[in-house]
Formats: sequence, structure tokens, C-alpha cells
Amino acid sequence: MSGTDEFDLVVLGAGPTGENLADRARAGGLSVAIVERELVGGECSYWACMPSKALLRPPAALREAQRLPGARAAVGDGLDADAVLRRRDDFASLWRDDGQVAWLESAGITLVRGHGRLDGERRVVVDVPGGGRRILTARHAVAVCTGTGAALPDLPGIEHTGVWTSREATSAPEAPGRLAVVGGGVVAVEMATAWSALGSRVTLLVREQALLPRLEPFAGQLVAEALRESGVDLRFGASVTGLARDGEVVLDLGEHGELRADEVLFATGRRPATGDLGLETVGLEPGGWIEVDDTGLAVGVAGGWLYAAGDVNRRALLTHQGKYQGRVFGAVIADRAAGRELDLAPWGRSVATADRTAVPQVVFTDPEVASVGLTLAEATATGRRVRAVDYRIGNVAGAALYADGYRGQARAVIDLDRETVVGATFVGSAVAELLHSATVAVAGEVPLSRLWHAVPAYPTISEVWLRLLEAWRG
Ligand SMILES: Cc1cc2nc3c(=O)[nH]c(=O)nc-3n(C[C@H](O)[C@H](O)[C@H](O)COP(=O)(O)OP(=O)(O)OC[C@H]3O[C@@H](n4cnc5c(N)ncnc54)[C@H](O)[C@@H]3O)c2cc1C
Ligand SMILES: NC(=O)c1ccc[n+]([C@@H]2O[C@H](COP(=O)([O-])OP(=O)(O)OC[C@H]3O[C@@H](n4cnc5c(N)ncnc54)[C@H](O)[C@@H]3O)[C@@H](O)[C@H]2O)c1
Repeated sequence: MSGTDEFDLVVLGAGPTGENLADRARAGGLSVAIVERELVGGECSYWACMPSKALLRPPAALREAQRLPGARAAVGDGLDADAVLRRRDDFASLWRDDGQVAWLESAGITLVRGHGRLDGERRVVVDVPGGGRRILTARHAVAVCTGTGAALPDLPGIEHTGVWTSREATSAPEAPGRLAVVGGGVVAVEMATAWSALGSRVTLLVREQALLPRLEPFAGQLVAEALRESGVDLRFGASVTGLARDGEVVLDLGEHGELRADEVLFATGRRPATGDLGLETVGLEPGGWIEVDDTGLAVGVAGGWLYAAGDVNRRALLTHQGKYQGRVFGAVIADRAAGRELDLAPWGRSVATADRTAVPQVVFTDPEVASVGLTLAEATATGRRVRAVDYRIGNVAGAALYADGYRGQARAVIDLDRETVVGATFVGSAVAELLHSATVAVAGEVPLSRLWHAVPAYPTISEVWLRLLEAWRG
């Protein structure tokens, strides 16, 4: 079967980014087709954010109750792992996308199932399930929102070993007895936390000397301390040099000997899903990240018709940031098609300014890590005159009430010339919900003189804001 269809916009990939971009372009008056080769909803819904957070939330709730005399006795110390896994399955919609397909229909977006490839300017060829091709042409634009897959290191034996990537780590039906995790980034620490709580004996193998290297150093230190206390065997400076499976997995750790485990998760970063996307037909390098300007236009492609949004452009590999780009770029595509004027000033409606200076992220470990904007090191590297102010969150009345022995740390990075907050990091229980206050301060460039008037309620953990301001004033 083959056919040609014309739409104003063709979107490749129906993850959270593609869905939002298609929705905003449709709302702006365009006809939109979206091409998806797997499940509508993308990585986030089925093998990333949703199932991982569903695995992490029950152990977090249990730990919180265990830290409170009176509640501790009521919850005991066990976790019902089967119930956690069943709830995870529900949050992954049992790996079915009917709900999201219905949403696409309600939004008036045409779904084309199959693997899509660019075929020159404003043309997409889709290999449809069951054979055959469908050709889509775009009157105005094509948006690549194809996301990423797990990046595996090039190790002897890896292709025959049956290793876990983030997909297996978020969808496994039961906890392996022994789980080795390779990597020290967000996926590694979240999944080590989850599977350790679900009953696996976890060994975390970190090539570097610290966890979460892109965040403030105290974040990785506090998470490392807590992982060790929860029984994770955390090894820094450990590199896997080869591996094999003989019933169990045998990891060669070079001079550090070998490690045996039932499964091994490689949480070693992401690679863009652009290897088989026809990028060579539009003058871009297959397999590479697609660099874009602040309106989403691909750099190096003439004619102003190719956009890329979400993970695939490498600006910020986070669902909320992909959705933000989807909202901004989808509206830009509709505005350009209609000849409407754009608002290109920093923080204008047509540019994704926040990607550069105000990206929030929560790492759902115990303790949680919530951060936004620049770390002290990043801010210093930009040439700004900055100063960090720090405070122990456990000294705030709200935190002491929240949990006995509350451990946590907060830092605000202050721009000394503008007297605004350019970055903030909170580590501790329940800090995730505190983060948006910092995001508003950073994105809004709220002067410190005004933040004094943003009074945190007593006794909440958010009083840490007051303590940070006091630390700044001295
Ligand atoms: C374990 C894990 C946990 C995470 N947790 C969080 C979290 O808590 N919070 C957070 O913000 N982020 C989290 N992330 C990151 C988040 O998953 C990504 O940032 C997000 O999924 C990116 O969305 P996207 O739409 O750009 O890409 P994706 O979600 O990867 O979607 C891309 C879609 O394109 C489709 N596709 C690819 N190529 C083609 C093609 N040629 N033709 C047709 N379709 C194609 C794919 O099938 C997929 O459906 C996590 C990531 C991992 C791995
Ligand atoms: N809660 C969240 O927001 C959340 C959760 C999970 C993932 N994510 C997103 O997904 C992205 C990917 O996460 P990730 O943890 O896979 O990547 P990452 O880039 O954060 O971390 C990768 C880690 O693997 C290590 N590594 C790389 N190659 C290696 C090798 N050959 N041997 C040993 N170690 C190696 C790196 O040093 C690093 O510590 C992140 O950028 C993050 O934004 C977000």
C-alpha cells in the first residue's frame, strides 16, 4: 500500500514533545500529522518518567513514615514489592497507548503509525506496519521529535550478554536478586534506589569519583551517603572492561577483579534517535544531535522548514523541557505559516529562553535533589560575579517537624551585580515540591530585595528561603 498525503505540519515522534508541539500547531490553525513507530506517549510514559517514579514513590512513602515515631509502628519495615510493581504497570498504562491515541483524535491530529524518515525538503516517507509506504508532504514544516535511546559503551561481549537498559530497569516484572548498575548519573541513582528498596542487592559501579556530576557537589555526596546506608555497595573509580553471561552476568572490572550479578543495568547516557531518519537527505549527519536556534529551527538546513524539539536537540533531556519547547515551537510554526509576527526578545513567546538559564530538575532519590538554573561552577564559568549561600535544611522548624533527623542542604547562587538568584539546589525529603518557587525566582529574575517580601509560611520547609536570604545579608 502507498499513498501521498499533504499536511501543513508533519511531526516525527509522538513522545511528550511531539504531542505538545502538534497540539500547539493545531491550535494555531494548522493541519497536523504525527508519525509514531512504537507507542504514542513516547519513552516518558512507558519506560522512563512514569514507571520509574511509580517504582520510587512507595519506598519513599514508607521511609518517611519510618522516620516518624507513632507512624513507624503502624507501617512496619516491609514493602509489598508485588503491589508496587502492579501499580507501576498501571502507571505505564500496561504498555498500551489507547488513552493517548484518543487524546490525539480529540485534538484533531492525524496519527500515522510506522517508522518515518526524511526524504528531502518537507517530505517524509513512512514504513507502515504490515508493509508498504506512505508519503507525507508538509506545506510548511517538519518537526523531528524522535527522542533518544540508551547509549551503551563499546565493550567486548556486551551485545551477547543481554544487559538491562533504562527500558528493562523500568519495566522488569520482578526484582533480580543481585543487580549491578553501571553509571553515576540520574538513571543510575534513581534505579539503584528503586531496586534496592524492592529487594535487589545492588552494586553501583561509578567510573568517576562522584555521583550526579552535573549538579552541585553536595547533592551527589548526600545521595551517596544515603545509598550506602540503605545497603547499596557503591564503588567509585570502577570501570567495566568486559562482560559475559554464564547463567549469571560476569563483569570484568580490570584491576578490581570481577563482579557477578543476575542482571546488569547500563545507565551510561543517551544517544539521539536519528540514525535511521534520512538526515543525510537534508544535509545533516545521521546519528547526530540536531542543533536548533531558540525558535526550534534546525541549524544548517536551508529554507526554514525543519524543526527539532525535545531530547533530540540536546538542549535539556527532560520531559517538561521538551513539552515547553513543543509549546513554543508549535506556536512559532503556526505563526510563521500564517505570517504572524514573532516575539523574539529573550523571554518572548516565540523563543525557548528558559532552556538556557532556568531548567528545573528533580532526582527522585532519598534524599530528593531539586535544582534549577546554574550551579556555582556553571555560573562562575559564564564570567558572572557570583556568590553561593548555603543552609542546612534540617535547622528549619518545618523540616524538623517533617521528619526526625531530617538531613538536607540548600544552596542559592546569587548574581552579585544584578542581585538575583541564578541557581538553586535543595537536597532533602519533600524538596521536589519546593522547586517551583526557585524556578519562578530564577526565570522571573526576581530581585533579592523583593524576595524578602515573599514570606514563607511557618512552619514549612520553604522557610529555608528566609534562611538563605539571611545568610546572604550576613
Ligand atoms: C529511566 C528514565 C527516567 C526519566 N525520568 C524523567 C523524569 O522523572 N522527569 C523528566 O522530566 N524526564 C525524565 N526522563 C527523561 C525523559 O524521558 C525524556 O526527556 C523525554 O521522554 C523526552 O521526550 P521526547 O518526546 O523528546 O522523546 P521520547 O519520549 O523519546 O519520544 C520520542 C518518540 O519518537 C518515536 N520515534 C523515534 N524515531 C521515530 C521514527 N523514525 N519514526 C517514528 N517515530 C519515531 C519513538 O518511538 C518515541 O515514541 C527520564 C529518562 C529515563 C531514561
Ligand atoms: N528525574 C529526572 O529528571 C530524570 C531521571 C532519569 C533520567 N533523566 C534524564 O535522562 C538523561 C539520561 O540519564 P542518564 O543517567 O542515562 O545519563 P547521564 O548523562 O546523566 O549519566 C550517565 C552516566 O554514565 C557514566 N558513563 C558514561 N559512559 C560510561 C562508560 N562507558 N562506563 C561507565 N560509566 C559511563 C557517566 O559518567 C555518567 O555518570 C539525563 O540527562 C536526565 O536529564 C531525568
